[in-house]
Amino acid sequence: MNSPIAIDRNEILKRYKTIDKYTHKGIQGHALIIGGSYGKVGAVSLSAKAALRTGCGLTTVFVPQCGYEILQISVPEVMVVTDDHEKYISEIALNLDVDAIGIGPGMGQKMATQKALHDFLSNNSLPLVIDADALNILSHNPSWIALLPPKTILTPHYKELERLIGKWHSDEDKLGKTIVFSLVNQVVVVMKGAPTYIVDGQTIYVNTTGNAALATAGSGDVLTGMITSLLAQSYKTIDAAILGVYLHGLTADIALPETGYQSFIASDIIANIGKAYLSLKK
Ligand SMILES: NC(=O)C1=CN([C@@H]2O[C@H](COP(=O)(O)OP(=O)(O)OC[C@H]3O[C@@H](n4cnc5c(N)ncnc54)[C@H](OP(=O)(O)O)[C@@H]3O)[C@@H](O)[C@H]2O)[C@@H](O)CC1
Ligand SMILES: Nc1ncnc2c1ncn2[C@@H]1O[C@H](COP(=O)(O)OP(=O)(O)O)[C@@H](O)[C@H]1O
Ligand SMILES: [Mg+2]
Repeated sequence: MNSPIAIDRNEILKRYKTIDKYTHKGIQGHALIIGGSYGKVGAVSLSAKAALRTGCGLTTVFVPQCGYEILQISVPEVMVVTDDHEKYISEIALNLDVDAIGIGPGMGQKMATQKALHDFLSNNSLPLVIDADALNILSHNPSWIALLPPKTILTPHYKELERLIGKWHSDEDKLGKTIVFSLVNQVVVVMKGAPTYIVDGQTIYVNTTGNAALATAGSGDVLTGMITSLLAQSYKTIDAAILGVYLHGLTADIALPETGYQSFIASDIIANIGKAYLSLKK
């Protein structure tokens, strides 16, 4: 097993792209976030706000009808498309020109939602980030993993990872099983935790930013929006995963002196993305 490559400032500066003076929102990329269900629309709101703050030009969300007003009011910059169903996603029908899609936050695992995910994956070839309930649905239906486009990014926390790859008996075993999973399925796995590892086949990266303030509801939903935004901005898959994870952690390092560990919430990640980007220029 290769030893992990540290994701530090040097690795980031090799990958980070500055913004062209003459760019416009059409060039900056269009991210789509699919998710939400009754009581968990906030996950999509966080993801979508994070996508915008990470720099894509346009963001659309696809949510059940109960998410319509919530999203229009909580994130007016976002465009909203709704499912036919009131409380959960039942059919992902969209005709949109987007550059990358993040799917899963707050989505739930109703049978109709599972079928909707299957049909969506059967027809999709755009770059994808799979998180939360979309991961759990894949764990229930492992044959559907073959429907993912090569280089799809999966962002499981350890419980979600265990559902995907089964139990491990040591940290080395966990990494070994994840490498095999990444190779067999041609996917990039962001193993969220403290620290977060990114597994791209035999190549393993370990993040150097972040702290325990991130142990708060919605911080993974924010990460999904950030990585989807970077993919929409035409970052290569592995660069989007690396830069997203690094910036996400950096927000917590920047905010910590003001918030302390306890009062930091997922919205503070979003509020500090700007400072995280600016710190790359110093
Ligand atoms: N505002 C909203 O709308 C929000 C909506 N959300 C949405 O809710 C849905 C369910 O997502 P979820 O992750 O809470 O549930 P689930 O996968 O069962 O994991 C729970 C169990 O897994 C473990 N565990 C968790 N994290 C771990 C870690 N880092 N490292 C290790 N273990 C970890 C832990 O298990 P334990 O350690 O207690 O055995 C815990 O009990 C999903 O759609 C999500 O997007 C949330 O994002 C919150 C904000
Ligand atoms: N103690 C910690 N140190 C560093 N990062 C952490 C810690 N706890 C959680 N995180 C990060 O916070 C995020 C949590 O994601 P997740 O569990 O999916 O949250 P949610 O589903 O509530 O949005 C991951 O990026 C994880 O790496
Ligand atoms: Mg999560």
